[in-house]
Amino acid sequence: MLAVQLVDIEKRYHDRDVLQSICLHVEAGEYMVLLGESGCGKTTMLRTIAGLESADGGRVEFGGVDVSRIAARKRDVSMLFQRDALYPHMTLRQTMAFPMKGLVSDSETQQRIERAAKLLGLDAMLDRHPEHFSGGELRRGGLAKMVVRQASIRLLDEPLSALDGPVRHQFQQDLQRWHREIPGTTIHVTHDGDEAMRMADRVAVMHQGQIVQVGTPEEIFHHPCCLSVAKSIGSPPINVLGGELRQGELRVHASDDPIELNPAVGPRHDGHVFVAIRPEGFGIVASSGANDAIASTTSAIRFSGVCRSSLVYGGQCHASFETQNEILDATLPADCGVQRGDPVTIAAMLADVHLFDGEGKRIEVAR
Ligand SMILES: Nc1ncnc2c1ncn2[C@@H]1O[C@H](COP(=O)(O)OP(=O)(O)OP(=O)(O)O)[C@@H](O)[C@H]1O
Repeated sequence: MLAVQLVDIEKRYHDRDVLQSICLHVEAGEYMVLLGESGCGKTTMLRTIAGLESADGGRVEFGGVDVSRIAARKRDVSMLFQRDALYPHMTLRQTMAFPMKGLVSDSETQQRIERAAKLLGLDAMLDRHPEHFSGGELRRGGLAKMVVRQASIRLLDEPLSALDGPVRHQFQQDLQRWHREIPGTTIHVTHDGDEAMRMADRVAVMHQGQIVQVGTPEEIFHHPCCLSVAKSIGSPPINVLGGELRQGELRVHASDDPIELNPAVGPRHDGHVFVAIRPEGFGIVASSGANDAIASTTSAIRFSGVCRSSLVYGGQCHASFETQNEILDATLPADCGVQRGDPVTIAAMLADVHLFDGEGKRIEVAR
């Protein structure tokens, strides 16, 4: 297995900076997910690692060796493309064998094909043409083609896109099993924050051609370094409200009362702020109030409003509340009893609130 190191990678298309000073270290054997909005440069980065694009600056290292000038076919890399296709005139076995010609013996190729097909549940499909495959089987066939290569570094470009429901879930499990059973360094590209959270050892979040944060899914979820990262992960998405910070006092738009922050948040941050609260960060303030943990503390931000929808599934109540022209999503205990039309006060403890300055950079608050 090989580590992948990107050092100050720059890429321009027609004078437009598509990748800017990209530095990333992917450990040998790690499953790294590159997460970012459409057009932020994810595919360009994968293609640069594969050697299908050459960078305008910086270098790519595999296992500490600079491979920037090594041709794609000579790099120890395989790539699953976004719209990878099986050859229509070949059986799956022939398609899998095709890129292996001259690399290993025919018997070794057949052994690898059998193993990959078994791993991905495609044994029965090996001698069929792709016209007989379902959408999920086509995707697994594309992966099988890649598995046979047994490259040290595996690049997956939006592998789960265009798959829905159980087929998507099944393919996600196939990918996890493959990464476990045939070890290698895997880099998986997606724009789907949930997918990143479920699959990654670590996530690298990209925004407009730059890597803005790298961390475990937990770090990214609980400690986003900026507003764009906070918004990129979580379902339902994080609630974002405007606010004002003055001399340590925080006023949040649509909330009931201002709250005092720790004095450590000084005038340096005075001005407009963004206040972000995950749906899981809210609790209900009981109407009796006094005995409720959230109601009894001063470091909670409260919002009084009306429940606009509530639905219990997956062991939780997914509700939305309207308060002073803002809609807030909250994920509450299944037995909270909140019904559509109920007047309710919800609150978030300061520990569950993320603050960002006017440019979207995180403001640390002592909690
Ligand atoms: N060969 C090319 N020539 C010119 N511009 C390109 C080329 N390839 C990509 N781009 C541009 O570079 C930017 C980044 O593209 P890229 O495909 O890397 O983004 P992405 O994050 O993978 O997007 P998506 O999630 O939509 O696939 C886009 O604005 C795209 O239009």
